[in-house]
Amino acid sequence: MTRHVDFVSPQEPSQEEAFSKTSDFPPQGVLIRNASKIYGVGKKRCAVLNGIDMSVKKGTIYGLLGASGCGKTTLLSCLVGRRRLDSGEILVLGHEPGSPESGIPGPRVGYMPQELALFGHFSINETLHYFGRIYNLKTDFVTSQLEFLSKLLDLPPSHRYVGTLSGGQQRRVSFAVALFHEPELLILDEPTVGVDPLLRHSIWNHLVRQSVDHGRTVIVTTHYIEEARQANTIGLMRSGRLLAEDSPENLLRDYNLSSLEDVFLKLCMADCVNEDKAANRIPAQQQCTGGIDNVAFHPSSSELNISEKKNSQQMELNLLQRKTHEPPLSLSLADVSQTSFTNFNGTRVSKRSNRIYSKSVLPSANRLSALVRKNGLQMFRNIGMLLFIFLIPAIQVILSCLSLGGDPSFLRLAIVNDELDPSQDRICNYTTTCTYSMFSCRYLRFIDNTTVIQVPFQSVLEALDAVKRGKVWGVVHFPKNFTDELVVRRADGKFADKETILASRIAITLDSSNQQISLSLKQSLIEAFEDFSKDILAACSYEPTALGIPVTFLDSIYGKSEPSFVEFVAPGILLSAIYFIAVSLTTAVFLSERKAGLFDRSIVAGVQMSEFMIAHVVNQLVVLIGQTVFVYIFALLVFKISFHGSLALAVLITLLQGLCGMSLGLMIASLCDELTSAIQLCLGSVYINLFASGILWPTEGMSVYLRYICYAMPQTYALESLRNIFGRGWGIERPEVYGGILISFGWIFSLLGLSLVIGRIRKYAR
Ligand SMILES: Nc1ncnc2c1ncn2[C@@H]1O[C@H](COP(=O)(O)OP(=O)(O)OP(=O)(O)O)[C@@H](O)[C@H]1O
Repeated sequence: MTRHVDFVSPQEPSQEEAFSKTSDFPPQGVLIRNASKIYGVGKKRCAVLNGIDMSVKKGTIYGLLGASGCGKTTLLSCLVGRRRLDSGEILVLGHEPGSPESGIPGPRVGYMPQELALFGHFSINETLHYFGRIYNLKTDFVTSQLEFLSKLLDLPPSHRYVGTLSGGQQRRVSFAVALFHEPELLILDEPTVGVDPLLRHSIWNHLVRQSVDHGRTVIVTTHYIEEARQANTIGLMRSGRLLAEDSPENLLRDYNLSSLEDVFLKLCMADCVNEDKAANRIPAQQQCTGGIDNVAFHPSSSELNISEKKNSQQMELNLLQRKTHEPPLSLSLADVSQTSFTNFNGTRVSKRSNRIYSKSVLPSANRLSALVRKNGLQMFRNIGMLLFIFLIPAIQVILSCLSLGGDPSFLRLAIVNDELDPSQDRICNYTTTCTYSMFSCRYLRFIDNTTVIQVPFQSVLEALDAVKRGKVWGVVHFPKNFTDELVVRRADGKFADKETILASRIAITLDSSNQQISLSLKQSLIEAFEDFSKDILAACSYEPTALGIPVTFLDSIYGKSEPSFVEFVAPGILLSAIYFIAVSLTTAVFLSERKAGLFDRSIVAGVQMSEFMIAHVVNQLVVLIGQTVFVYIFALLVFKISFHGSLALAVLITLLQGLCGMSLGLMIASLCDELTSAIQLCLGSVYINLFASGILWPTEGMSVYLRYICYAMPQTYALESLRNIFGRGWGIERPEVYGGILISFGWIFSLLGLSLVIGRIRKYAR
């Protein structure tokens, strides 16, 4: 069945067109010369590839065999342009991977990574259509390929979600993703793991057909050594080196053995001996490849028995014969691409390629739409989660409006009133007329009984003890002749003596361990005395305010005459809630996709980092708009937070801060490899922001030095702008408002730029 790749858009070069650009070159698949790769820095540096030479002819299958940890995956990731060699050269389909002419990453290559690298929330159908859009393939073509591969690979029904499939089924879907766009080069990292022998057989048959009938080049790693007999060439790898590279038949003949496993074992044993000898001469370079270096594969030279020695002699003879009669399997790099590597000339020149290719800067519409649809699908698939994400900032605003700024109530206060007569059962009587008696009881009547619960005590000592035991918040004590002494004090005016002053005072002792409670009690007790004074003065026909302090607060220019804390804190909570959700959501999405290998797979398929970012911004904007709508509905309509300015301006600042949080999330995701370190960075940034941006307390109340840090935070100016819009109704013409908008833009572009730079540096440092 001949299948043709069908492309949709005339703007993008078709696969055939793209491929035809390389038709001037001689047929070649992959060429690697003297490839070396080192992981880690300083003392942790270890070599994973040690001067590998490898040749893969176009239209052939190359089986890369080697024990776990010998560097196969590292080599493949260099081939697809996801990692960079430290020295040496690679040509894939005639070009360096990553170069604009190579088409790699892109549709020329089908890559099946070792990890699953599929979206668990996607059905098989959606998965293939996602990659189909990235490759700009027609829907019909993707559908027909899906039908064909479903039969070939015995895939479950295409509506099944990938996350619900068995491990083997998931591997087969992953294999289908690598195959379905019929790429020129297939790079498959252990495609047959977890697949039953029958299916393994049909997979290999398919690979053979792909190479023979369609001239496709296949590089496949496998742990099942014997299945690699169907490959045209086998590369046996150990400790970052290629021990042998030949056709399976030649290997079996040259080593005079009946199975490839035996050949591999033999080569490893010989290599161990050579290594031991070499180690005695030169100190070995630190090696991070593991694999066959275990005891089972590490024989002493005595274990190489006589028959093996005979075999070795025979093997050397065979090799010698072949070398003299057969043409060399490998092409030299000069043969392959003289335009690309004129400096090579067939000699073993090892140099690190420092070229960083600039790809097309313009994002592609089909890839962007694929990414936006993918993000949307992920978002809407889990409606519960979507609602939670939309509502979580609103929930934070609701909780803060309900929990912050309220006056403390029902505070127990001990009342010790020595004015009461024990012979009359200490009954607190008072009059409302102009009578100077029992002022203590008359005063107590004015204490707000929502704030204070009065608890009578017989003695000061008992009451103080209750304070110490935490039973009451304080003690209010009236001396024995409180009313008389107060009358004398008022009459004496400035001539009142100290004893009179002491005997006429209401002595209050508070538990001031809680600032807000003791402030409320003080305010309540002072207000009660003002009301009590006015009451007596009015009863005696005097001007009620005559005895008040001569300080009067007139109407406020902005805000209420009695501002509440929640009005101050609401804009900050609103901004920070949206900002923090954007930080954590972005970090989580990007890191989890990267950890699952989805990111790499999409990049190898041709998606650019900037396209990931743009698509995420689009989806994040949808989320932000939803969150902002809910947040403002609750803040303004339900909790009636005072708002005097332009709603459009406030919404703009809120959205910008959401994008700012998203940009920080991107930066954290590009900095961290592990979710735990990303979470720590997110939380750290959340707390620093919360305390140093003036969200919870005015910046004017901070220490002078902290203020410098405060104004270097991404939220501080935006928050000032929002407060000015909320409380003062200022508009865009004021620098205090537009300053916050401009600074938010500055932060967004700086953080996005930094993320791109960090991502690029880390990619090339990998
Ligand atoms: N990013 C990294 N940093 C440091 N060491 C790494 C990194 N990636 C891989 N390694 C190490 O490099 C060595 C080769 O790893 P690689 O994944 O290439 O092996 P492999 O042959 O593909 O193994 P397997 O068959 O088990 O997949 C291993 O020892 C591994 O621990």
